[in-house]
Amino acid sequence: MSEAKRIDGKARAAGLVERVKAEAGALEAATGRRPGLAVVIVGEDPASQVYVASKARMAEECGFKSVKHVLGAETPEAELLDLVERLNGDPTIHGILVQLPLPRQIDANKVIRAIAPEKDVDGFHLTNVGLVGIGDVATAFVPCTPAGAMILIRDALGEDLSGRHAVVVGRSNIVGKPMAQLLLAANATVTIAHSRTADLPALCRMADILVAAVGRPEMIRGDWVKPGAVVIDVGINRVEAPEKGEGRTRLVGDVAYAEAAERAAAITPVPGGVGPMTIAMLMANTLVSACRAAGRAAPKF
Ligand SMILES: NC(=O)C1=CN([C@@H]2O[C@H](COP(=O)(O)OP(=O)(O)OC[C@H]3O[C@@H](n4cnc5c(N)ncnc54)[C@H](OP(=O)(O)O)[C@@H]3O)[C@@H](O)[C@H]2O)C=CC1
Ligand SMILES: Nc1nc(=O)c2c([nH]1)NC[C@@H]1CN(c3ccc(C(=O)N[C@@H](CCC(=O)O)C(=O)O)cc3)C=[N+]21
Repeated sequence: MSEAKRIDGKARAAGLVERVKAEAGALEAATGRRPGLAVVIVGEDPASQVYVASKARMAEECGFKSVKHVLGAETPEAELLDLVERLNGDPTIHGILVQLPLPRQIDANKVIRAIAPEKDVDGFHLTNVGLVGIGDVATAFVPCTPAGAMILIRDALGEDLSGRHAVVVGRSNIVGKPMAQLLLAANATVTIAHSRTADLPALCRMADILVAAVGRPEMIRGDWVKPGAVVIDVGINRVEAPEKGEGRTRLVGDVAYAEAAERAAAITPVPGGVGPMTIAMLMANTLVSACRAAGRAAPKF
């Protein structure tokens, strides 16, 4: 088997962002309104700071209004709920993202439920989860990571996944579960695996589409991959990189890339795969929200 095609998520995301930018320009020209995205971060987790900064940067690049709220790590839940309420009522804000995880004193479910569903561009509110659950992915805000992964899968295999077996490793509410729903909506036959699954390597070897969303560096080895499979690596793991020098780190996925690439037909790298697609989909969702608020037809991504 020859080396897999490397799926360039970074380039695909850049193309999406160009479209969002053009559509945002058209919306502003027609209505005088700009899409607005509010990103809220509680505490100083350095990894979260990096993501939040790149989300804010991308929003500006798209011509959006971009506001960032940084709250102290000790912020009481009620204060965060107040902020969400204010953002819900602010007509210049169309998307609200509260960065997860949140500190212990704050109930994340309660915060997510407080976000107006029509501004929930993360797709985490029960209303959007429910819409995805019943297969109404056109009305829902679909969570950005699975939505971005799905675009890469469609590029590789087409719109209709009939007859294909997809294995999703991971069952979180933000990645694994919605990923499985989207694959099902596209007619794939879907298996969801998790930490209690028996003989995970054998199960993975049955996958025509293998999605890894585990959070364990390079756990999925080359010989877990069915020859010719499409492999989507959602994992983002920072590991030590002594080869780069003392104290240096690098990012790796949940899949051992080099090994897996010897068997897969196509595979996403980390970095440069699903990560940039996530941010692009956040921009797309925010644009869609702004179009709906202005009573205009929203583009499809
Ligand atoms: N690229 C992107 O844009 C994004 C990347 N990520 C990355 O994706 C990964 C997953 O994120 P997230 O879903 O939030 O993580 P969670 O920790 O919420 O979920 C991890 C899932 O993996 C399962 N799991 C853990 N260990 C094993 C194992 N040994 N074998 C099989 N399954 C296992 C868990 O099973 P169980 O339920 O049984 O505990 C759980 O369902 C992380 O690396 C994260 O950084 C996340 C969001 C966005
Ligand atoms: N409410 C909420 N919504 C989220 O969508 C959300 C969240 N909380 N909490 C954390 C996770 C993680 N996440 C990533 C987004 C982009 C990259 C990304 O762009 N990664 C680059 C590399 C970035 C780097 O170099 O550090 C890449 O893979 O190429 C990664 C991870 C969104 N998340």
